Amino acid sequence: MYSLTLQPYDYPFRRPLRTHHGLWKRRQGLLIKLSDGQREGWGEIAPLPDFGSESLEAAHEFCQGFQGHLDDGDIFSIGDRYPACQFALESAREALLRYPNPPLQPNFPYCQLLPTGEAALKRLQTTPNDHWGPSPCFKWKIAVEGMQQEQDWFQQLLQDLPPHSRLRLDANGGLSQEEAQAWLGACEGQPVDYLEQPRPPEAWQDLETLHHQGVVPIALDESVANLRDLETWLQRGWSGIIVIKAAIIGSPRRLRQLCQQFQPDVVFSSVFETRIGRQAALHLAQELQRKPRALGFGVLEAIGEERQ
Ligand SMILES: O=C(O)CCC(=O)C1=CC=C[C@@H](O)[C@@H]1C(=O)O
Ligand SMILES: [Mg+2]
Repeated sequence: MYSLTLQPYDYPFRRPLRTHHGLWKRRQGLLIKLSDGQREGWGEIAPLPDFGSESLEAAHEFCQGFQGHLDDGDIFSIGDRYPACQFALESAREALLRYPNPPLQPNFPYCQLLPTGEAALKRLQTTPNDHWGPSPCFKWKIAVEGMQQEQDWFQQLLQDLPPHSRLRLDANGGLSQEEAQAWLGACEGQPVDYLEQPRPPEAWQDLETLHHQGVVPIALDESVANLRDLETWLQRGWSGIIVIKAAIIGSPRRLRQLCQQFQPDVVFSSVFETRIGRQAALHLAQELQRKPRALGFGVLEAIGEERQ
């Protein structure tokens, strides 16, 4: 039996995130602590309803239902309606079992999330190349401004990238099929690792068509933001990349089972959680991300140093 402590948080981003989903200014979440009297383990509930997770309010009410005490049976029977709670409580239990749980260093470098739009150009132009390390990876959001404008900025971005850089483009499902085809054309022969979620989840045949063109790999993100949808895509034989937002996908135990069964090409990605949630995600990335792709946790500029 564990005691359960809940600690809500709510803080503004140092740099609000503008994506096709809109403008995201604050991260609100819930830190949770399990204790068995000798050991303790922390976890984090960092919901992302835009990606289909439960709301923070629903998660908080669910956790209050335990009335401060729960056991392993409670943790492993949390329903799929609460994926962020499944992640947080299983992670806290694993952290308790690893007590004193020293900080884990990431096994791969971080991919740096650039500001959206033209601000990315200014960020690169005003930063010395060596600031980013020897072979940097950058992520840039698209499908926010008009496509022609973004493709003009894209051409300039390619010029401004430091040598040996790699780039990821993320449309958050905001492109038409024609626009996605045009973006593939613009990426051909360029140092682009993948085009992330060019079409919305319901346009799954378009996503398969785009990937099978073989111009640039397609990465699924919103399409696989819960374990049920992840399993559907894996059973379909998806050969592209899978972005894993560990903090909202659901039970780490079941995620491990799926990854061990299908061996997908995964890239772990942040949901702008705090250090506690990030540590739990990095433990899973160390176990399950086989390819040495940069980790999608280069969001610390946007979050702000005090939260790292
Ligand atoms: O994946 C990364 O490299 C950084 C995290 C990131 O891009 C995102 C985090 C949370 C919400 C999204 O707007 C966005 C994404 O779509 O991947
Ligand atoms: Mg994404």
